[in-house]
Amino acid sequence: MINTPLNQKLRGLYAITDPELLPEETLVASVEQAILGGASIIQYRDKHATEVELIRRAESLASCCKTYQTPLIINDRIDICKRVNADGVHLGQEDNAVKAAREQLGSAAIIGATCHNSIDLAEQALTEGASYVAFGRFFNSHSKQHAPPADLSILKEAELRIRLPKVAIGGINLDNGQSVLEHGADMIAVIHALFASGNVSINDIAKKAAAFQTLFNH
Ligand SMILES: Cc1ncc(COP(=O)(O)OP(=O)(O)O)c(N)n1
Ligand SMILES: Cc1ncsc1CCOP(=O)(O)O
Ligand SMILES: [Mg+2]
Repeated sequence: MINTPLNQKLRGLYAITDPELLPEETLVASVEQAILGGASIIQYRDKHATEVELIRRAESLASCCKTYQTPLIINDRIDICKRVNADGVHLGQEDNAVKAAREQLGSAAIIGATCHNSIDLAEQALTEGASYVAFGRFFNSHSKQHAPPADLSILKEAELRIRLPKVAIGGINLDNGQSVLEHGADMIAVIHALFASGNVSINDIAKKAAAFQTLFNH
């Protein structure tokens, strides 16, 4: 396993941002609430921003996350990770992406890899130097409706075969989160159920994050 000092943080609620739910005006304050509620790790994921917006938003998040000593992961972009001195990247299934990221970011970086429903992909990610493997989507997802589906049993199989922390993603909420943990997930990655606009006040994000984090105490 990659020996990063942040390894002990690779457990708990993994909060992922979404530009539609969190426009730039509310982005940092919302993420701060997620952290105050207990989120263990943050991912900046933004598929629509311009280059200038990406850098500005990632820089603001990096500063916030540094204040709370909470790791910040940048989705898809090794270059932005380096530029804002974030803690790592999350990468999809591009050829040798994890290997390239490890070479460029060094041994202390947190590098996550999407493995859908596949132990083979997880084994490959491990070989290439990933810090964690992500499986899903396990349930219907508002945020990525056509992500390939996965079965919760993959988490138990991964527990036996892959010596890396396991992230579960896709439609996870406060009702199904416990079952995901019972199947062996170390982290649950959430967008909609944490940041969607059922939040009457911004403090609601902290309350929801705390409720997710409580699932890990059982
Ligand atoms: C923690 C986590 N798991 C999975 C994903 C999905 O990554 P990817 O397959 O590259 O898809 P996009 O997020 O880029 O649409 C993730 N971002 N984070
Ligand atoms: C990025 C991603 N990859 C698989 S599902 C998903 C979206 C997760 O968001 P939500 O928690 O809203 O389902
Ligand atoms: Mg991606």
